[in-house]
Amino acid sequence: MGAEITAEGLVMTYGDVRAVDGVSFTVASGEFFGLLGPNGAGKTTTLEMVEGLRRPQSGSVRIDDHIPSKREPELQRRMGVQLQASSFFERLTAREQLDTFGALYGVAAGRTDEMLEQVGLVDKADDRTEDLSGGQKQRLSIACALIHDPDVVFLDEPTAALDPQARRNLWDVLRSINDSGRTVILTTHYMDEAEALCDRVAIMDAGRILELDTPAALVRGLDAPVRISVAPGTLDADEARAMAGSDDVADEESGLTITTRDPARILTELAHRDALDGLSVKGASLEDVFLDLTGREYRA
Ligand SMILES: Nc1ncnc2c1ncn2[C@@H]1O[C@H](COP(=O)(O)OP(=O)(O)OP(=O)(O)O)[C@@H](O)[C@H]1O
Repeated sequence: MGAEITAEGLVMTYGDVRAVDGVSFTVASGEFFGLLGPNGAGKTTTLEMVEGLRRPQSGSVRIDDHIPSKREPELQRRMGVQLQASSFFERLTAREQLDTFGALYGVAAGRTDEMLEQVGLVDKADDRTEDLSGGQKQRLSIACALIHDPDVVFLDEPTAALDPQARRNLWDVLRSINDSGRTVILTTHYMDEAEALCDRVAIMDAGRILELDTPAALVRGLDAPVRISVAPGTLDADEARAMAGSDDVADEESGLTITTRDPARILTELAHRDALDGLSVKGASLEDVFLDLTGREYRA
């Protein structure tokens, strides 16, 4: 299971637009790897070059010892590519779609039931694809990508256009793909999704990788302050300002928020004063990392 991926110096230009401008990364076997960035960052174009759907204008890709753009059957069988919902066969039920994809790969018929189970579509097996909700269609497209039990799976914005609840529900399915040791590459413009799912994340903007690391290391590298909030009336604002380690205090209707680079000290002080009511602690997120790297707010 799994496959190792190396992308080196990938470039793709459309007219004057350098959609991908020298992108390099490696993905270890069994890793869940994310390409994260706003619209137009170059994620899809990068993914298509890695999948072998586009030949890089310069640079190279290897999946284990294969060059994906050569489309060797041996490698194709080991790759699962999530189709956009519009690429289903027309007028087939969910079960028939999976049977059809399964037949193309010569997999055993029982595999369809396994896949319906894995993506939570058993109840919808006999519904026509057109009648499925957006989230159900995404689940089906993921099941189709997994039908032949590939070693490496490519997911291009699998939760785009879903409401927040449906998105989170799909995360469990996405995690389960990686559980068995498959390599997964996902593109997303959702920061929280990359943070929740990926072992490592490449933050892309304007065709380049700005930073690449584990979500935790990216956030830690910021040395960003922590915001500690307590319920209204728990603590006097001047008292909070006087605390050693408090950089800033915001006194709002919803309570006091203390900004600090020394959270342990502030929390100890709060505990001494018996002022832990309604406590919440908020650290930096990948959104702060993007802001730090580009100087602009993240807008997907
Ligand atoms: N076939 C094409 N012809 C011309 N320009 C293209 C083509 N495909 C992509 N582009 C341009 O290349 C840039 C990168 O596009 P790409 O789709 O790779 O970005 P992305 O990060 O995947 O964005 P999104 O999240 O919107 O899909 C964009 O400026 C886009 O307009």
